[in-house]
Amino acid sequence: MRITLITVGKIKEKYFTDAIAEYQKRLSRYCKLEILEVADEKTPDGASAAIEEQIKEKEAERVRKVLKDSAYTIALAIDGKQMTSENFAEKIQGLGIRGESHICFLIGGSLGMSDSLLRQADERISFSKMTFPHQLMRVILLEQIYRGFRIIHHEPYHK
Ligand SMILES: C[S@@+](CC[C@H](N)C(=O)[O-])C[C@H]1O[C@@H](n2cnc3c(N)ncnc32)[C@H](O)[C@@H]1O
Repeated sequence: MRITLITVGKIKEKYFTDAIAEYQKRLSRYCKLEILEVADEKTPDGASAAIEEQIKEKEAERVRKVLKDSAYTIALAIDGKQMTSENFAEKIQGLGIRGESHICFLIGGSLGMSDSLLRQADERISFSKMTFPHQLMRVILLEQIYRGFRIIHHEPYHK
């Protein structure tokens, strides 16, 4: 299974970089993981909703440039579908069984993702109704993918 994360914006804090490196190492047993970062746009102070939409669309274009058509695309969105970790593991396993060998997760930047990119994704999943910063979201997603593979392989992992 190949898993790609496409994320808008860089990781700035070392404690996030360390956590990401740890999950990349742990996941190397289970999948071929790649993380592609695209640049975010600076949002001017007091930007209107229309300007913010333009910024999100610009960032979406950068995501599309690296997004492979053949990948099954899952956008992370607050208003997406919520699920348990067991459901998430079943989703990853189910996609593999039906021949989707490449799953691509999208994480938006500080303004979120453009509507057009959200519509383009095969599905949207939510990790709660709360808003997480994109850097932390990357760590949470990697932890849940790792947890998912532990569940799929019936391996113990702290509850
Ligand atoms: C700072 S958030 C963007 C907040 C923006 N106001 C919005 O509504 O999307 C950055 C990115 O993190 C991801 N994200 C943050 N919280 C999330 C959650 N609870 N569930 C799923 N994804 C989330 C989304 O991909 C989002 O585009």
